[in-house]
Amino acid sequence: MAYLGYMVYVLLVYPYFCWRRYKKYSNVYTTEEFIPVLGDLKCINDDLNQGRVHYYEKMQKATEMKGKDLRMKFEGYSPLILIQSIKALEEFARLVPSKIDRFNTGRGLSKVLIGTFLFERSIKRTMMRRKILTSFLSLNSSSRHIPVMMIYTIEILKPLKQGQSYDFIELANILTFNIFTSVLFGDDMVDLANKVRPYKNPDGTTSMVPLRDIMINVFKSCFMQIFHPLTATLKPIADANIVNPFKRDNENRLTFIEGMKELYNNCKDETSICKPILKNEQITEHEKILDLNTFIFAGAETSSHGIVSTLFFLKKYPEIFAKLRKEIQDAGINKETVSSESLTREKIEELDYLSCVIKEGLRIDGPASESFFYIAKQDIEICDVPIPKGLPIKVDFTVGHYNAEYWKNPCDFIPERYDQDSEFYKQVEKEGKVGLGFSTRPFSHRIRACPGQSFAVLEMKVALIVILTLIDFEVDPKLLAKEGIGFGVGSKIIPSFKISCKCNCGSLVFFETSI
Ligand code: HEM
Repeated sequence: MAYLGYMVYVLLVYPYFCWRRYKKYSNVYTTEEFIPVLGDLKCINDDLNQGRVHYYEKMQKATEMKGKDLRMKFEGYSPLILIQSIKALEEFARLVPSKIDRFNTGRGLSKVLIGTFLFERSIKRTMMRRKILTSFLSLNSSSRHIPVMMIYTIEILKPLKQGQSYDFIELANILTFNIFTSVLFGDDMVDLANKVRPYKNPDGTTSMVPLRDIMINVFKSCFMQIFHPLTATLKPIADANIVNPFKRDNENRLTFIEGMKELYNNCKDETSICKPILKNEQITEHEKILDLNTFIFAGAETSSHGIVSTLFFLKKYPEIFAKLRKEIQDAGINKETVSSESLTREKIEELDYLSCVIKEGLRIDGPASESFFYIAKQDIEICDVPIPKGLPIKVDFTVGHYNAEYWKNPCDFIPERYDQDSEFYKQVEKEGKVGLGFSTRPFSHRIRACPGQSFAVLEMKVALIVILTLIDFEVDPKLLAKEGIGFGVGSKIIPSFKISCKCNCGSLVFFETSI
């Protein structure tokens, strides 16, 4: 009986009082009516059922959010505060990490990445673990990885057949996973990573799939656990992983960890990032392995979604596509350059319009729609709204990127908004909408912002250069015309791109590439 009372409190009473409490603040957005148990998942489900991306509701409501600094959001029955306005984000940034810090919910994704630094408070040890990994990534210097990025992009394009359609998210996932495997463990480990391993499906069957697919599926299914009824009602059973889907997800997670361990143990390449990390004595063996997993988890799928979104918007705006392709060609980049490993960092940096396109792609449909979880460590106030100790907080990226107060024509893909020589930029400058500082959010801000951003941007640039140089593709006109299309992480929309021309000249012959 007492347990039943507790459940009623957790599922209904507490969320209802949170909703009522925050509804009275004019600068906090809440749903008009209280939606029990499902909360904001209802909007997400409505969008998914209509073939739109799960964060479409936020894109649409961005204009309605004028004057709303915060949003009280319900992930199912769980209330949390979303940081929306620039003012709120400035105050949030000042409070991290002293009064607000990263938070381990113990649910969903934190179950995949148990023990990694990602969900840990920003204490000395966490920051040291983060620094060790990041410093090896930049010590080895991202530009050093350009040949690997080029070669694996060519590798995914090679088998494509003219006239056939492909799911580009799947291709981009193969691309980024192979790049990461190569950078972290060495090129000779890519085959081992692609070796098939047993994956337990929801229908009880077992499929043999590569490590990459196990990682992506584990990521998705653990994320979905947040919305499973047992997570709310019988958490100890969910936590113990003794019933499905928790049991199955945990078994698949362990298969993934085992697969990754095989890569660490077999890594021989002294120039890889894994080698110096494994030799480092400041962190434990266990921490090293978990943290390397974190990088592959956090970096591979995000970058692939970014590549696909940008390609989609380029197809939606043919004149921008043509302008970008011309910039690449005018810089002397052609099929010989991209296949002969002579694409240098300096050459890539010359491509100003490409930088603008990437920035705009990350604004209009960034891979991450919200930050990870943070928590109020004590009672605080943001924009004069009290937030009690223990209430989870996230930063919203989509609403910020579609806010018409910060961006001119936010629903349109306009790379010129970052090009200081363009007429559009001059116009937005006059209106104070140049998208600086906290209005640009794809990689988040402050000490827990994404440490892989320069790597990610470089990887996206190389992939786009190679793809635009070597192939032409078509996207279903209905998909291009439909509202609410996006490919951020978690999107269920399949980007089916049809190859209309290879090598951009009709030739089906690709160059020999060596790794
Ligand atoms: C376009 C691609 C990417 C996007 C949009 C992106 C975005 C983000 C965002 C929004 C966060 C969360 C920050 C927060 O919660 O405040 C994050 C964290 C993180 N990202 Fe990225 N990321 C990308 C690529 C990468 C890459 C390539 C790497 C690795 C090389 C990486 C490694 C990480 C790590 C390790 C964290 C956790 C940092 C921490 O907890 O201190 N990301 N990323």
